[in-house]
Amino acid sequence: MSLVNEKLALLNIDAVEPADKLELKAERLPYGFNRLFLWRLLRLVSVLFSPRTPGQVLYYYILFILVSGANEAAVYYAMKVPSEFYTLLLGKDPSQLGPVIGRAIGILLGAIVGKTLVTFVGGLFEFHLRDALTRYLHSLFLRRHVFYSVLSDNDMDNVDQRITQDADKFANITRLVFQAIIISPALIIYYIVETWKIVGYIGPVLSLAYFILFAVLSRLVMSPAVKAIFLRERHEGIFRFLHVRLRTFGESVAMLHGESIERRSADRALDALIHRQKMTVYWQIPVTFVNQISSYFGSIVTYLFIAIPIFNHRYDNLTPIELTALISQYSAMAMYLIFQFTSIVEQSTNFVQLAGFANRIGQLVEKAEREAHAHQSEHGDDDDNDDDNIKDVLIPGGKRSTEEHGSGGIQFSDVDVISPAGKTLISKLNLSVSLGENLLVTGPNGTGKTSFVRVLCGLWPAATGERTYTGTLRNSDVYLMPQVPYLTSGSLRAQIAYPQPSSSVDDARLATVLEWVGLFYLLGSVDSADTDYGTEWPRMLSPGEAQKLVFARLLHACPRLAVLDEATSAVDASTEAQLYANCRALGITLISVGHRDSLRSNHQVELRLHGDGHYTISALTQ
Ligand SMILES: Nc1ncnc2c1ncn2[C@@H]1O[C@H](COP(=O)(O)OP(=O)(O)OP(=O)(O)O)[C@@H](O)[C@H]1O
Repeated sequence: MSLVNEKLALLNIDAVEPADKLELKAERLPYGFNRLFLWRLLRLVSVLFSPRTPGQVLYYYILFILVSGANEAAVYYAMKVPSEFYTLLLGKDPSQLGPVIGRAIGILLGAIVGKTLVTFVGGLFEFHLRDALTRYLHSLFLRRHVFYSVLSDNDMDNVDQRITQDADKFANITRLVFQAIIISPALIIYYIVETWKIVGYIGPVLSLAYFILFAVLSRLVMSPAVKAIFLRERHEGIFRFLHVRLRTFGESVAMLHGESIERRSADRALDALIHRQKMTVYWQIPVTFVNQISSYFGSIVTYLFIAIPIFNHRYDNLTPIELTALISQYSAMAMYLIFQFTSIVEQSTNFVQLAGFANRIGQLVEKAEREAHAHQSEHGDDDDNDDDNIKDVLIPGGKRSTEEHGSGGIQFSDVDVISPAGKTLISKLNLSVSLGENLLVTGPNGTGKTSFVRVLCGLWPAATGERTYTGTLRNSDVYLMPQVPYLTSGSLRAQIAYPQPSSSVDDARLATVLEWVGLFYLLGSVDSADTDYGTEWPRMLSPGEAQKLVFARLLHACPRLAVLDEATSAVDASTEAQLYANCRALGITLISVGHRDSLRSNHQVELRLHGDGHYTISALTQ
């Protein structure tokens, strides 16, 4: 079972909760255009725009405002150019042609440069925003005690998509919104003052009321659209994963002739995605409708606003010519004011998208922070310093004598191992693993061997009881080798050095550990030990070779205690014997999970799991 689960976890496909149940849960999530969204947006903005955030988003934002302001001024003068030609032609004075053309060229060039700069600085702003946001998410997510818990959370779909695609779209839409309304607040204040001067408070107050009315209407119609976007992105992630899985398991699917059934499930996932996409299109209808009412009616309501004081005889003392001038002056100003307001309302389509992405990213941020706090309040900071821990594990070239095992080990006292689905796998486990004494964990499939390893290394909490390190052994002395060999992206040297940088393994060390596991020939098959093969490694090696390569990594790390979860299941018997002999020679104490009889001679104690919580512990005769 554990292999399946590892793979499911890898693919982010839930092993326990049925998909329909998850879908229902997602439907009920409160992800609309609401306080939660505003809170999440505010948090993201306060982190990203902080002057302490690397990437200096704030400075690019300020530059963006300045360039947009200058561009707005250039546009203002560019709009006046036609009227200058109009005056020139009416004046019939050819001597003015040259100066007018010269001025026009200067102004228009200014406007062109302004617009180009706005686009350029906007691009820089977007790029820095994405950079800062993604790094922030990396710093929250790729942490010990957070990473695995977040990935294992059933409510947290497609974490990878949130960090890659959603963060990118968030940055892009923020830029679009800013570009459209970045200096609107300043212009709004300016035109409020101007209209106030002409018709008193009534003009700006009514314009403001008009804006508020449409802002409220927009908010009402936006909420369902935000949720639709949230759900669409979720299905987008599921659909993409399905294709990633096909790529990963392409060979297995082809060998099993699974193309048609895969096509059916891919089509089903596409159906669900298209349905969600359709819903987002439908929900855009009221949003766009409200937008359009706001823009079209905006142009005529200005006349209605000025009608109020006129009909109330406030301007009865003005001559018709003065009144015409006042109406034309006011309507130009008021129209521009309403235009500024409506351009904010018009951004509602973008706001909808922004809210969808902010909710998805915010949910991830909250989950990661919750996990970090939960761990910290439970354990303090004791074993959190990852780098220190890793350094402790690595003793390159080290060979430990029996005395150097030191005293200590791992003690399980009344530990219950219970699966997330609530199944008791091991009940009241009392076991002491001492350094220098190898333990073999056996039992039929699904009885909880890998689950025992998870509790041992702290990925799962012990439901009851306590797992403690005794003597001089510490958490950082324990090295885990999972059932599925993890081949990192990069060079051959990077494979051995992982999770340390490649530079920590010199050529001699690399050759030695490869020799130990019988993979010396790999040095001849790669261009060089430092050639970056990206993520091609699983394709370049057979499963047995992959297991040997990660074993070489273990031998290089040379920990005091290693836990091997069926780590030699794909290698032949004589290689397995050689790998265990290497561990013995280096003084590495082993806890192995395995089914093969040949393993017994390498261990002194056996923990046998029988299922339903039962177990036996016995000494192994050599
Ligand atoms: N994430 C999980 N959520 C729910 N149940 C789980 C989870 N992981 C494991 N289980 C259940 O716990 C039980 C034990 O799984 P585990 O992987 O520990 O078995 P195992 O003994 O290692 O099996 P195998 O010999 O096949 O590797 C299985 O019934 C499995 O369904």
